[in-house]
Amino acid sequence: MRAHTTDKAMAGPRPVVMSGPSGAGKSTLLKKLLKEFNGVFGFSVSHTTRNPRPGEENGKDYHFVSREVMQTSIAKGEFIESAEFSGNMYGTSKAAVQAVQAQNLICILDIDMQGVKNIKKTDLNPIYVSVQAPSMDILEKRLRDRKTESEESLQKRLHAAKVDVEISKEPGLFDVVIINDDLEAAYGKLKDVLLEEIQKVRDVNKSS
Ligand SMILES: Nc1nc2c(ncn2[C@@H]2O[C@H](COP(=O)(O)OP(=O)(O)O)[C@@H](O)[C@H]2O)c(=O)[nH]1
Ligand SMILES: Nc1ncnc2c1ncn2[C@@H]1O[C@H](COP(=O)(O)OP(=O)(O)O)[C@@H](O)[C@H]1O
Repeated sequence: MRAHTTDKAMAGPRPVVMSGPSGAGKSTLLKKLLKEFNGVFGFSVSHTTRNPRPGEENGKDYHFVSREVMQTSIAKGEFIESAEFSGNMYGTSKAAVQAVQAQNLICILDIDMQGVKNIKKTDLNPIYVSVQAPSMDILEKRLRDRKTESEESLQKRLHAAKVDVEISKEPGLFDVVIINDDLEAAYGKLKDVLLEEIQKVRDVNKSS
């Protein structure tokens, strides 16, 4: 929907953008990464107007806010990007990214395709990773088995997924496309892609 400018103050290691259809396995993969590389990665906590799911924590998984609050913050220029997805607003605040970068951590952003396109217009310069399910049927099964969505929300997500799969094929849009079939294999591939950045952060932290 919109691209907002970022502050030059946002320095530090290269961030990582994880994108891909709802249900492809982004959260699962990034949670593994945050756990294994504690002190290397930090999660950019987005804002959303959707309701929290059981187990989700305000301020950890998302900042859960009303549409009014979110629109006001966007109007004040507090967001790097924001988008409408499946009937709700989502967005990355400047503060969310700065909080991670201030700790010299690799900032991970879990954002949709509109977010990817809008981040490309900023000076954030992340590594772009697309996570895809092996097929639409498997994606649908994983989303249903997750039991977080109503039928209506599920259909909206599957429709968005079809669009996502097509756009992801655009050459140069992503640095890597990971097919999340076997979870450990997909996680191994993700680590390979990020190895260089991980090493850089470890070297800096060792010498400081
Ligand atoms: N553009 C943008 N997309 C976001 C942001 N936060 C989350 N999303 C995306 O919004 C979509 C829906 O997220 P969510 O409701 O948590 O469902 P899930 O991805 O199925 O777990 C996913 O594609 C996320 O990547 C954000 O700050 N900006
Ligand atoms: N490789 C995999 N094989 C089987 N199930 C998976 C795999 N990766 C993720 N899942 C499951 O699929 C569902 C969707 O994964 P999730 O990480 O929530 O996706 P996303 O964050 O992209 O929406 C979850 O229930 C998760 O446990």
